Amino acid sequence: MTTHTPMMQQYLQIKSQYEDAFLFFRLGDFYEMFFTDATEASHILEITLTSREGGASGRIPMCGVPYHSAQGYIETLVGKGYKVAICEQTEDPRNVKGIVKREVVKVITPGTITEGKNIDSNSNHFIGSFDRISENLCAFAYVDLATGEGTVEHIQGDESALAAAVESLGMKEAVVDEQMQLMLGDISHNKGIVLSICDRDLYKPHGRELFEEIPEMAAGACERLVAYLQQTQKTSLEHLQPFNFLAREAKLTIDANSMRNLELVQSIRSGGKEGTLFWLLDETNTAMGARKLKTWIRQPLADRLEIEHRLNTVSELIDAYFLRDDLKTALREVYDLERLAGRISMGSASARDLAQLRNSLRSIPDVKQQLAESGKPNLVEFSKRIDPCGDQCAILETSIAEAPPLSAKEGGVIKDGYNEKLDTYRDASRNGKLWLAELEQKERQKTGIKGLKIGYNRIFGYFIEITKSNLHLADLTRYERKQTLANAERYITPELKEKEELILSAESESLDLEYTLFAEVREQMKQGIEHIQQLASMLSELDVLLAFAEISESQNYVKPIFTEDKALDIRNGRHPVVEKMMDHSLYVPNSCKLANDANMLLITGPNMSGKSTYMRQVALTVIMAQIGCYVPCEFASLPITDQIFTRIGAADDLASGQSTFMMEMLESQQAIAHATDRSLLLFDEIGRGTSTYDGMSLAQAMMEYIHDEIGANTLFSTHYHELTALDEQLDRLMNVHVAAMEQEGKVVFLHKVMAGPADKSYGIHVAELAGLPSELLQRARELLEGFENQKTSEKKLLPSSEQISFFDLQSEEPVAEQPAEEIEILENLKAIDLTNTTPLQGLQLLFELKAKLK
Ligand SMILES: Nc1ncnc2c1ncn2[C@@H]1O[C@H](COP(=O)(O)OP(=O)(O)OP(=O)(O)O)[C@@H](O)[C@H]1O
Repeated sequence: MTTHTPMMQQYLQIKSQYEDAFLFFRLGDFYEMFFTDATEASHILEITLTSREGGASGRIPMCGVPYHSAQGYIETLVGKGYKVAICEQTEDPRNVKGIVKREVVKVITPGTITEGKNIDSNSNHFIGSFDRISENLCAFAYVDLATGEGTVEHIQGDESALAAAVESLGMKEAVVDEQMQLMLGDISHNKGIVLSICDRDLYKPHGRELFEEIPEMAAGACERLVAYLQQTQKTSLEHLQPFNFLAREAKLTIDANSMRNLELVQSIRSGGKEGTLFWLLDETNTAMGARKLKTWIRQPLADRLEIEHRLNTVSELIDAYFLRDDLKTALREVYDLERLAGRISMGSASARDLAQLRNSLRSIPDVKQQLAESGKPNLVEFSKRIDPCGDQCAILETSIAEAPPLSAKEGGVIKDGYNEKLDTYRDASRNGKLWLAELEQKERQKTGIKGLKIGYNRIFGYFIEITKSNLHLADLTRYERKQTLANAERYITPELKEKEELILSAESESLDLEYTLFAEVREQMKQGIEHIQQLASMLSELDVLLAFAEISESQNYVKPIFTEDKALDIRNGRHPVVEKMMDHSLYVPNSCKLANDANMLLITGPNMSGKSTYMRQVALTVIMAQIGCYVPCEFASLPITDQIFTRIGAADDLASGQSTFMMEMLESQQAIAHATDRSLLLFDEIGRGTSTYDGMSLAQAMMEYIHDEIGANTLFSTHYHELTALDEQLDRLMNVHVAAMEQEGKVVFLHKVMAGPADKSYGIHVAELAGLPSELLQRARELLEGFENQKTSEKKLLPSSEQISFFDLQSEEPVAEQPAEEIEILENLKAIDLTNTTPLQGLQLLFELKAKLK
């Protein structure tokens, strides 16, 4: 058996508890890694791999990073989906004989990293966890460790529903049990989501009540998640806020696919923000506001009173132009209080953070007062709910310097007059420095050397420096030589030595005391963290409402009203994002009217005419209204929608064939399984991913099902012209089309939605617009003609009784009679007596029959 050196034994013992992480093992000024950690990390981080004597086992692979620049390396590893366990020396090596004690103080994981190059503070970074409740039901909890916000909801469905939930929040890590890890293994692999295992029983009761507001069934996921955070962070998590239970009934539910299809927060093409609803509405002034806006977009309200309350507040803000301007200016002075509360709680807030907290708090009384004096009922009420955290602000005002340095250990953090003892030390040090300046003056006079100076360095302390050319002027017997430089000598005197001790000890005492005082102030802030978080929540809400007012006014949006039934009436509506991205005046507004007895639209029209844009604009209008924003149209009367489901093919997924069709069917399944008559369904070209007949049949069957069984408000677009006849069969279905015109053989898109079905397909014209070669287009026209003829004859041949029903609807034309020559040939064949026919006669007959056919 090999024996390792004692230090390697310590390393191996610690490493055995953190098998799934790179162990950064502190050795002096470095974090070292050993064995496979070292070989892998040297590769990933592109750092040199060396080795170290490890005892009987020989040389051990090793690599390391300086502790002061470790952050960048940690971010790289974590950004690539790894975990890093930070193992520090927990004793001062100077006081220890033998091996110094070491402990892992924190594990940084993809879901718990809160700072650094991969973190955009305008977005939440959630870590999630699952707990199975029953076969098809899971509790899903998620927390943003930086801000402490926690949410839990129930998710119904198989692993793909869970994966979609994780993906829609852009999560990098989810905490599960072993069984779920197996179940979600593939998905996590494909989507780059790290699955970490943690047992919910490891949860240790937390200082703050976290689970009061949530149903018992949901607690498992929360406990598992908090347990994991406790295990990895190993620090106070005072800033974790009580979990908020997301009850389906209280919100407009938009499933993950629809969120993606509608490009609410992420663009399908670029994956970025531009071109999304979030991008359009993000006129916020703070990062907290931007995050809240995203949350609101993900979870629009479904309670009419709540929605109207928000809308009324927006109206009040629209009417108060000057107030709005002042509030925006004030908010721009407010630092990210939520993330700051997180840093205070986890003990990583710097002196500068506390100064920024104070500066932020300074502007709150003014905000509160302005709202109170606005004379607008909702704003006045809002003002009453703002607690400006005056106590915290007062403490910070007296304690923290106006512009402290980043590191609290450098001094200059605490204000004069805050602590008597600190003032005494500071006086001693300041007086000492005055004394030094006087000494310098005196020595210059005595020696007549103008260039004589008193300097300081860390090794030799204070000294008197005289250049070599001036040495002959000084009485060197008074000095003791300390250091020789190329062109100068440095000396000390007993008097200087004595003062140096006084000054340095006062300085070091003062630095120590300052740090203690700073830590005390930080602790005091921690005690009041809930108040800071509440204030942050109020300010971010105000920020979003201001953004709504701003955008509603500048883009000419209108305040929607709501109906109790399903009727929807949007007059001259616009797609707000498409409109913003193009010249406003070119956008063609379109109305949409659904009534209780006419709430399904079948939209036809050429490619590129604007069918998808029209469908999306209706959904976006509904969403905007339910988050409390004005809407892009001239008038809107809307139902309160409970869920939105979409099946909208993205340009990129058309190419991927079969799996795309499966995706299409899965999305349709989601809609059909969960939609109610208060939902909004958008089905764009269902069935496009499979053969024509398959596709058409499915499309029709779905429309019938939605019509008969669900009753949801539905917009359905199709290329299958045959489906337009369905309005005769389905009472609540209406045909509309997006108009286009042919002008000099070219298609002109009017983008105007009109009653009735479209009458022509313009696909080839669109291809022409795209610049395809003219021979190719000519060939396509010929083929189209051929197919159209073929389609007519196929129709004639299919027996109407057995046909899929859209042919029933189309089959008014009589089935054609058999041609006369065929009948004659058949008669001739019947008449032949084969037993009395020679082979030559037979051949002759065949020739004759064939000739008749021609
Ligand atoms: N109302 C409108 N006013 C002005 N331009 C519009 C309007 N609607 C759509 N467009 C423009 O037409 C383009 C095509 O629209 P859209 O993608 O909605 O067409 P489509 O009919 O769904 O096409 P396809 O059938 O090929 O999917 C849009 O990118 C937009 O630039």
